[in-house]
Amino acid sequence: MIKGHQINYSHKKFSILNDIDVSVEYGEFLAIVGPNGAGKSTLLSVLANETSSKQKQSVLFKNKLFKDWDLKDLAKNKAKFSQHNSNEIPLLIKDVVMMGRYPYFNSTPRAEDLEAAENSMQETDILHLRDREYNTLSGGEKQRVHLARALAQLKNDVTHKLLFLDEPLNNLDIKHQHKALKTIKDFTEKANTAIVVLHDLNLAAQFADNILLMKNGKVAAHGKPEEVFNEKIISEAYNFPCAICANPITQNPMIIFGN
Ligand SMILES: Nc1ncnc2c1ncn2[C@@H]1O[C@H](COP(=O)(O)OP(=O)(O)OP(=O)(O)O)[C@@H](O)[C@H]1O
Repeated sequence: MIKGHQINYSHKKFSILNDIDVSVEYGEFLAIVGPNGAGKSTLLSVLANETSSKQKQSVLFKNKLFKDWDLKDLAKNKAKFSQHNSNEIPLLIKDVVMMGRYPYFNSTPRAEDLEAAENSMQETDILHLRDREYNTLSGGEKQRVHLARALAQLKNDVTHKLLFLDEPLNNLDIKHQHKALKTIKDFTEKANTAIVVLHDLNLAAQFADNILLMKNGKVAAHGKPEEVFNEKIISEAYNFPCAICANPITQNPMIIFGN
């Protein structure tokens, strides 16, 4: 679905990403994890083709370079949820979510746009907030609005869609963290792909098919959760001690830090 070969990215003379190879398949949920400053958000932006034009990389999305895509068509195939969203948007929630449908209509939303926005608000549990002003929401509620906007953008008949999410769980309470990850998992189970930057390794182990662990702008490990989440790899990557056991309920790796 998406392939990047030997991705390098720098800011001025500071090298941020070094020789990264990534290949993500249809139906895959890939979690990108790693310590602060490892390059996770930068890699996501490079893969999503959202970096400065001078350093565009040869990333293939559905076997085609981004520059060869029609922009409207691309917007129906991939969406990105960013870590930094505006705190102040003078609009109602339903109008912010409707922004995700801009690639689909000219001046007035059609019935299917209203339905897509409504379904996304339902999935993110913000339907009851639809007529509130965005600026009055709490941090976690705002986060869910932007998640709904990204989900609304990809409600269409296209097969094999790609969703990028940069730390979508920030500010979310436990229930909404799980609900968001379940929604993303359901999305990938319909042959779509999600590439998600996560800090919570246990949630990554529970939901992701594969883990890409980054450190200092490089790939430190890549594989299934049970391959990447071992004590040596994780304690070295985070420079912090940890123990790993099997989650007694799911049997996924369970990482306990600080012992
Ligand atoms: N525009 C920029 N100018 C200078 N340095 C930058 C710029 N963008 C990113 N960096 C640096 O590149 C490194 C990687 O940043 P990035 O945001 O990709 O890390 P991250 O792994 O997502 O971190 P975090 O977990 O803290 O969000 C960091 O050291 C950051 O300071």
